[in-house]
Amino acid sequence: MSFNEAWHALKTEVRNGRMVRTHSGQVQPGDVFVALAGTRVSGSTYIAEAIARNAGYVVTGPGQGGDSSDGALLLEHPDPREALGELAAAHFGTDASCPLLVGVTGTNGKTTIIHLLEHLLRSAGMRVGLIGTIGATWPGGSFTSGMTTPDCWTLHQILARMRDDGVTHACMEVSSHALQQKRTAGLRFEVAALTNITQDHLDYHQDMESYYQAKARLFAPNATQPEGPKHRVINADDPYGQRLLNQWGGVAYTLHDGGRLPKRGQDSSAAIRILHGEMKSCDRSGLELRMDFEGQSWVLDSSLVGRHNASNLLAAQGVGLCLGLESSRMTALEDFSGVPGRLERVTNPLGLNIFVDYAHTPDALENVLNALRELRFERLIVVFGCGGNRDRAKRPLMGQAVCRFADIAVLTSDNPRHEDPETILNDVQAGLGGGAAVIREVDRKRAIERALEVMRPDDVLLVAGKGHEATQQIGEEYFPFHDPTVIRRILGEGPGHASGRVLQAVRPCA
Ligand SMILES: CC(=O)N[C@H]1[C@@H](OP(=O)(O)OP(=O)(O)OC[C@H]2O[C@@H](n3ccc(=O)[nH]c3=O)[C@H](O)[C@@H]2O)O[C@H](CO)[C@@H](O)[C@@H]1O[C@H](C)C(=O)N[C@@H](C)C(=O)N[C@H](CCC(=O)O)C(=O)O
Ligand SMILES: Nc1ncnc2c1ncn2[C@@H]1O[C@H](COP(=O)(O)OP(=O)(O)OP(=O)(O)O)[C@@H](O)[C@H]1O
Ligand SMILES: N[C@H](CCC[C@H](N)C(=O)O)C(=O)O
Ligand SMILES: [Mg+2]
Repeated sequence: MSFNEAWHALKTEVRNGRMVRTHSGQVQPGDVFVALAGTRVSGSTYIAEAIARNAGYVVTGPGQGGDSSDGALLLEHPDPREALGELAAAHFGTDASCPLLVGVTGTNGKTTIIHLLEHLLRSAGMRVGLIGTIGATWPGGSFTSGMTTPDCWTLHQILARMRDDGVTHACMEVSSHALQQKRTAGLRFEVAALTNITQDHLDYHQDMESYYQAKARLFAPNATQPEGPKHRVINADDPYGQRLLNQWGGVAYTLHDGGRLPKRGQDSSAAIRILHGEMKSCDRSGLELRMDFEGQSWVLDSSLVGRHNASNLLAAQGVGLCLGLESSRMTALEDFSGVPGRLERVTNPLGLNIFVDYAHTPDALENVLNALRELRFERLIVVFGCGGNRDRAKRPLMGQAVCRFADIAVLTSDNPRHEDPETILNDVQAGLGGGAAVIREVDRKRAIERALEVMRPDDVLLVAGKGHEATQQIGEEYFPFHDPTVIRRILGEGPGHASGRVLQAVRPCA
């Protein structure tokens, strides 16, 4: 039998219900084991174990099968990750029928944009599903994987459940890890969108160019979609976005004068269609945005604040336009009240100005701090830290961002994971310098208490980094920790607001 015949026969079996596993330990008799090259080990190391567990088939990369295929039919596929995508699509029928897919990638703003899209598309009568950092949800179901973009098999499984529940449009975050690992193999995107690319995840991607190349995969033709995504919506205010526009064209959204953008990409004949947004105003009640697109103009009043959210609103509208929405539909976004943990206001009986936000990159911190600065409170107090076992290089840059904009920086733990918390704080502190006073307190609850103790009525407090998260990971343990709940509890149970209390242990940056 030729490879093509064997592959076709295997796909038919998987379409008829045969199970596929990527972890040898989960293999049941008769299952297909797909051996993937990982970051720590190569799945091909476990072929013998899968066979010992009576796998029916093994799919691996070229030259990786060895002679260990006794009892199992071994197929050497040119790309096992693409193979997994094809098998998942066959098993769940997502190759034949799947909700229309919108994929959003970028360093910051993905979660915000898919929630904006859910609101916008639902108001236009579509049944919308979401897959992202806060989980997968759709009318009739939900799924928690703990990942922003679940693994390939799970992704197809979720989309099949959405389809069976009548979902017409699925909006998903596509992380750079997912693109590098081809978790979206076997899926076809109606729209691909880019928010921005700034420093994060260099522990995994090594450098910014590799990080960009991973994100760029969402916009390029691939084995499943040789023509590439049908529409591309790209932030033209981002230098990496401009590279993508030059290559592929698409809807270029911008908060600057769109007139400077070319009408066609330099490297291709693809047209660039400009969606221009102008921030008319932004204050504590929200922002006013005026849009221009191909001769039409419209205005939006949103309760969101900050230039970054103006950009997110533009991205969502760009996707909406690609999906055929009239510009008159966009005012539906005026009712959108925000995403949990993204500049979420923590209401409290004392009337203090407190926000929780998910900023965990230098650029996100700059954007959110700038947004709060523009709201003209008296002093800006920031509680923040950095996650452990993630990009170390971003830590001093996050310290720098906070020192540039904040009056008081309360440096604390985020999710230390398996690192020594004090070492992480040292890495961040190396970047602190400039105007802000610094409090260092490794215990996050205690750090929030310290911030509340020094806060005065006209100040604003930002608790950054964990947003919607409900736990704090220290070592192997996950402790319940939800910033808004912790803040409310402190204000409800503790000494509460110590207005005007003298700053203790606060020292200026060196
Ligand atoms: C760095 C990374 O993304 N790792 C993901 C990857 O694991 P890996 O490459 O390390 O796998 P590995 O341990 O080397 O194993 C390779 C292969 O051998 C198999 N194996 C392994 C051991 C064994 O006994 N038998 C066996 O068959 C494994 O099942 C695997 O298929 O594939 C695993 C299975 O899908 C994921 O669970 C895992 O995510 C880890 C847990 C993770 O923390 N990922 C984070 C960084 C992540 O992906 N985050 C992004 C969001 C980032 C953002 O904010 O933008 C996300 O999309 O969630
Ligand atoms: N367009 C944007 N540009 C820069 N920063 C942004 C933007 N939108 C949101 N942010 C900041 O980034 C934080 C995370 O936002 P959001 O959760 O929407 O991003 P994300 O891309 O989904 O992040 P993650 O990679 O963790 O899933 C926000 O809390 C805010 O501080
Ligand atoms: N999706 C992000 C989440 C970071 C959240 C932050 N609280 C941290 O733990 O670093 C990541 O995997 O980098
Ligand atoms: Mg997200």
